[in-house]
Amino acid sequence: MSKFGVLVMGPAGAGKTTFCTALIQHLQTVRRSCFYVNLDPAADNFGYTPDLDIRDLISLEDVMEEMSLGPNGGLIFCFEFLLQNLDFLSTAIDPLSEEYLIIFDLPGQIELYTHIPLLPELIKFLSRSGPLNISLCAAYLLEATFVVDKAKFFAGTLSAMSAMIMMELPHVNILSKMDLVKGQVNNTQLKKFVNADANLLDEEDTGRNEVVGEDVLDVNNPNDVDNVMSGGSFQKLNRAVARLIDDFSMISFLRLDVNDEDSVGDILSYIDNAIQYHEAQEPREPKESDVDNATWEND
Ligand SMILES: Nc1nc2c(ncn2[C@@H]2O[C@H](COP(=O)(O)OP(=O)(O)OP(=O)(O)O)[C@@H](O)[C@H]2O)c(=O)[nH]1
Repeated sequence: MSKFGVLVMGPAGAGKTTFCTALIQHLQTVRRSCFYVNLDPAADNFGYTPDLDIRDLISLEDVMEEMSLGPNGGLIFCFEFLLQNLDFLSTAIDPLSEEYLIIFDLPGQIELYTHIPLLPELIKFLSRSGPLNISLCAAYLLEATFVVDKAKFFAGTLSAMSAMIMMELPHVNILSKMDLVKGQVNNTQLKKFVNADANLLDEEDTGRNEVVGEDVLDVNNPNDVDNVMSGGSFQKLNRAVARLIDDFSMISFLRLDVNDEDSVGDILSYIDNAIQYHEAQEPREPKESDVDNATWEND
């Protein structure tokens, strides 16, 4: 029997915990069971008390004090400790039935998603190929205010892509805090961001992101590299990055407004699809009245 879960991830302050709260609220409204796991050893503000909390295993504050580590080193130590004590997770998660959606609220340190192999190791343990056999997807949040600055947006998109490659999980990318850009960006403009259109960088509305011509950065051409390094042609670098995103054609974003129940419901249906939640639920036993009606209709 498989279990179902979503890893909520993204940069610091992207709105992960707020999204978890909205998701739990929505699941309660539609009468679905969920199990909320906090994996951020530094977190202290929750809309719902976590059912399982890494801080009951290890706290970042204690680690920083006892090991004389900074917040990032401390976080890595906490994750290494979790990986040495995985029964902390399995004891709580093993008994859950397949009706539950297990929500993992992750820390915001971007290094965890981009180049430290700790999360992939945790995923191996949690996922279908591991002992906990959870059908998992990642929900990667990026703040919608990034769309106001294209360079920031593409940098964020690259971090989402890097996480996708590193995690090797079905991914649902989400533009969070949509309420903050309402009125600033119109729907047509927004659509280009939602599908991460590389041509955005062709639009000459800011000096910073301006792209001239069809030149493509050739990293094997010393003149091109010199040009970029000397600051003469950031345009070429921008375009190379944008093309890379386009070539993968796997980044698109869903829009999240936590105050709008439909928006949260839409995102839940994408998550359900990614983890194939509904396919695994027991078909409802037909009631006697259903059978009676069917016979009557056939007559
Ligand atoms: N306006 C607005 N603010 C939001 C929204 N979501 C989160 N915030 C605010 O953004 C800040 C960070 O939100 P969190 O949910 O704590 O973000 P997080 O990604 O869990 O943060 P870390 O765990 O510290 O990385 C808080 O002040 C929230 O109130 C949103 O949809 N709209």
